[in-house]
Order: sequence, then C-alpha cells, then structure tokens
Amino acid sequence: MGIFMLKFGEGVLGRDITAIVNVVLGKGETIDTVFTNALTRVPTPILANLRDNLIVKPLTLVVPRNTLNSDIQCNLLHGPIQYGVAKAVVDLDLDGDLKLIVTVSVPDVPYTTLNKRKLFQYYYGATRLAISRALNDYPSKEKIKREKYRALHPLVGFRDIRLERPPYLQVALDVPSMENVEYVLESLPPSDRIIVEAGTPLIKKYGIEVVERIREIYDGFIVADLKTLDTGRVEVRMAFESTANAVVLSGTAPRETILKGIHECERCGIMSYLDTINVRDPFGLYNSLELKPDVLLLHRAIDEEEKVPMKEYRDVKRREKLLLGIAGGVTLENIEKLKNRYHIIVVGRGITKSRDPGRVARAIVNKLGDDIDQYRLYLEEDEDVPIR
Ligand SMILES: O=C([C@H](O)CO)[C@H](O)[C@H](O)COP(=O)(O)O
Repeated sequence: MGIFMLKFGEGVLGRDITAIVNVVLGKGETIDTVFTNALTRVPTPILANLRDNLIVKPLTLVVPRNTLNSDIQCNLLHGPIQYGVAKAVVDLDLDGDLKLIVTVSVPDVPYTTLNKRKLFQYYYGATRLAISRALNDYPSKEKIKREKYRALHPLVGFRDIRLERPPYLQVALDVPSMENVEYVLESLPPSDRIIVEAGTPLIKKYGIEVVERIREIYDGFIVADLKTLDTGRVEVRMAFESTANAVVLSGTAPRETILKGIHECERCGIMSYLDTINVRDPFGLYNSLELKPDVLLLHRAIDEEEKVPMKEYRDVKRREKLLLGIAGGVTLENIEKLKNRYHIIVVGRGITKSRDPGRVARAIVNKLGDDIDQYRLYLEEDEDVPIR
C-alpha cells in the first residue's frame, strides 16, 4: 500500500477585500483521483504557475469558490490571485510529492478599486497560512475548545454564550414598565459576564415577546423567567421562539412538567433553570430528577423576605456540570461573599431600583473577574503554528 496523507487548512486575510483560501493537500490515491478529476472538469481549474509555461511543484490546482461573472474576475484569478498562490507554494519549499488543491474566493470589485499588489499580498499570505495550518493540523482540539466561547463571527456579530465561564451577574428585570426596562438595559456595560433576565412580572405584563424587545437593546444571553408550573413543553417552546437562551421552570411544578420542560430545552438547544422558591430541599429535588436542569436556582421569594433570611447554603460546593444560582435580595454588598460559591448571582432591585443602575452593574461585574475581550489583541494568533 502506498503512502497516504490528506490534510486541510484555511487562511483568511484582508479587510477591504477578503482573501479566503482553503487548502487540501496530500499524497496518495485519494488526492490523485480528486486532482485528475478536477483537471478534466469544465470549467477547468487552473494549475498554479509563476508565469505562462512555468507551473509550480508540488503541483497545485487553483479552484475558484464562486462563479466568475466578469472579465475583471477572470483576470484577477489568472493574475494576482494565481501568482499569489503559486509564489506561496514555491516559497514554502514543500515536499515535491505532495499535491495541493487550493480554493480561492475571487472578489467582484469595480476596475477602479483594483489594487493588484494588495490582492497578490492578501492571497500570498492567506495561502501560506492555509498550507502551514494544514501541515500542522491547525487548529488543535484544545484551541477550538479554548476559543469557542470567545470567537466572534464577523458576519454574525454576536456570540452564542453557554455560561461556560462563571461567575455571571444575572440582571433581573422585574420592573413592569418598558420605559424602565429600556433605561436599565441602555445603562448596562457591554460584558460577557452579564445575563439579562426577562422577569416574571415583566413577562406577565407584556407577554413572552418582551424577550425580543429586550434583545433589540441588549443582544446577549437572555433568560425567560417563566417559573413554569404546567405545560412545560409549550412554555419552553414559546420562550425558545422568542429567542430566549434559557427558561426558568418552577421546582414546585409537578415532576412531569419539570421533566417535560427540561427535555424541551434540550431538544431546542437552550438551557434550563430550576427555580426553588418554596422548595424545602432543592438538592434533594435536583438529585431525584432523571433529567437534570443546567442551573439550580436557590431562591428566596420577595414576598417572604421580611420573615425569612436570605438563603444561605454554606456547604454548597460547586459541582461539576451543575450551575448553581442564588437569587432573592442580593445586592452589591453581598457579591464578594457569593461569587466563589455560586456560578450565577441574580440581582434585581439592587440594580433596577438604584439611582445609577449602570454603575452598580459595572461595580458587580468588576468584582466577578476579567472579561472575555479584555486582554484580546486585534489580531488573531496561531500560537502553535510555525509559518515556514
Ligand atoms: O425572580 C424574582 C422574583 O421571583 C420576582 O419575579 C426576582 O427576579 C429575584 O427574586 C431577584 O430579585 P431581587 O430580590 O430584587 O434581587
């Protein structure tokens, strides 16, 4: 059996025009077949050359990713793009037995904005990057794991947060006035440590659509505090359809409702909270469930706060997988004590009723630890890939 090797890599560079380059490289029957089939296809991709009659080794196919709609695009492909790819392959001084298939985006730009030098540079750099990454099996599983909560896709503009970097501040919006909600949301600092809660009274007043109204102003992780007591599936669905990232189910609901609600959250790919207002043994309830919620919320009701002290679970240890939340009368003053014991600290009136909600929220967030973007450089680094 001959030598077999197949590797894949991507390089994307440039801001005004983006060079997107994907590479498949390898040795053996598989790549030989793909290579030969591609060459006999119509329209035929081009063999990278430095000039006419001088193809590069290892043999490299340049394949446009998009349809070429104009002569300008054809010239770009056959000109600076092809030259950029060819020069990168030659400069990397690769094993001559390899074969490379390089797919390239071909920009559709007006002739006047054409800058061949810039295009060459972008495609040359992106190709080097893609090949080096392929040869180094970049990115590693660890890199992807590390980056998955930091990555911000440029065409999406928001991150999908899964509460993987606790502790978090959950700002509970119970104030039943949209004007007040807007005021609080607009004052919140942008932070990956903040969760916004559409509070139960707010949802009762405006309906579940209030989640979408909140999102228009603060597009982060939003919890719909439905405290569901019946029809677990239906309520989770409603919250999901209004773009909630998590739903709160009541721990006093029938077991079936809790389980159906958690199951529906899992089906929809959103998170489930189990609220424990009026539940005597929250951990006993948690342990008894066949399906576990993502968050167990230890909660003292507002109505009982004059009689009942704030819930204190001194022996609470952070458990693997389960996120523990605390709610009911939390203020800026308690944060220091709570932040090492709980993953999610819910603060309602402590923020919404303060004279300066933004200042209080910022002060709490500062106590929780650094932000995801705080030490991030503008440029991405492949710390584990030597570019040859
Ligand atoms: O969930 C809550 C309560 O049941 C009303 O819906 C509150 O959001 C929660 O108790 C936090 O509020 P504060 O006690 O004002 O911090």
